[in-house]
Amino acid sequence: MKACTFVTGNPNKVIEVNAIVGNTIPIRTVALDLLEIQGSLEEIARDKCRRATKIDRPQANSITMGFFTVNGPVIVEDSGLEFHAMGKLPGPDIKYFLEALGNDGLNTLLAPYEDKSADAVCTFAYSSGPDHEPMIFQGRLCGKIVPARGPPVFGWEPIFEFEGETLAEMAHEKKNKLSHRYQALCIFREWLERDKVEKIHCLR
Ligand SMILES: O=c1[nH]c(=O)c2ncn([C@@H]3O[C@H](COP(=O)(O)OP(=O)(O)OP(=O)(O)O)[C@@H](O)[C@H]3O)c2[nH]1
Ligand SMILES: [Mg+2]
Repeated sequence: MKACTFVTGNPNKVIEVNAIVGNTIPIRTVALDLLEIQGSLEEIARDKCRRATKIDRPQANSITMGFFTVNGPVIVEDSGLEFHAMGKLPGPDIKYFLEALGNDGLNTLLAPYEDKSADAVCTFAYSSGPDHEPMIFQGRLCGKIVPARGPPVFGWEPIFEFEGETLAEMAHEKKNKLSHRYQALCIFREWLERDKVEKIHCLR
């Protein structure tokens, strides 16, 4: 059975996707940090997905220093963090805000505002091949931004609190049953299963 190829440069996403889907969706991963356009999460994910389906010949991969090809079904993902007080910014640009400011700086950004609520948004785009327009599957977790607590392993997890715990403090098993990524993957899995004959065909 031919697996769906998940193209991402982020090993933490790979760990979570594998933990969430287990063996319910056959997925192989290719470690590649695809260039991203400016736009909404959906536009970025769709564009990455279109380009990922066209990786159809061996390519040098700067992350693994290996070679790979992508044939057939592909998924990519774009994640954002939306601060309600700031009109949903930084949104898809959270990666660059995090790199520039760190988790403390993100807290400082929100310091003038009383409203610390934020949405973690995960947007998967799936295409069954180069001639197929990507489909979007999105999950959203509403929490609030707090001073960092917990191990700083994955991005902004130490400052995103959900029901009293930051995602960094939360057990992985718990996060993977409620997160924005979990919700998006549930919708993707439901969609795949809705018309198994047609869609599983894409995964062979
Ligand atoms: O604490 C976190 N918990 C999460 O669940 C999570 N998901 C994504 N991120 C971070 O938010 C930015 C998204 O940017 P992003 O979607 O472009 O990802 P990326 O560039 O790292 O990988 P990819 O685009 O190659 O897939 C990057 O800084 C990611 O590290 C997370 N941080
Ligand atoms: Mg990226």
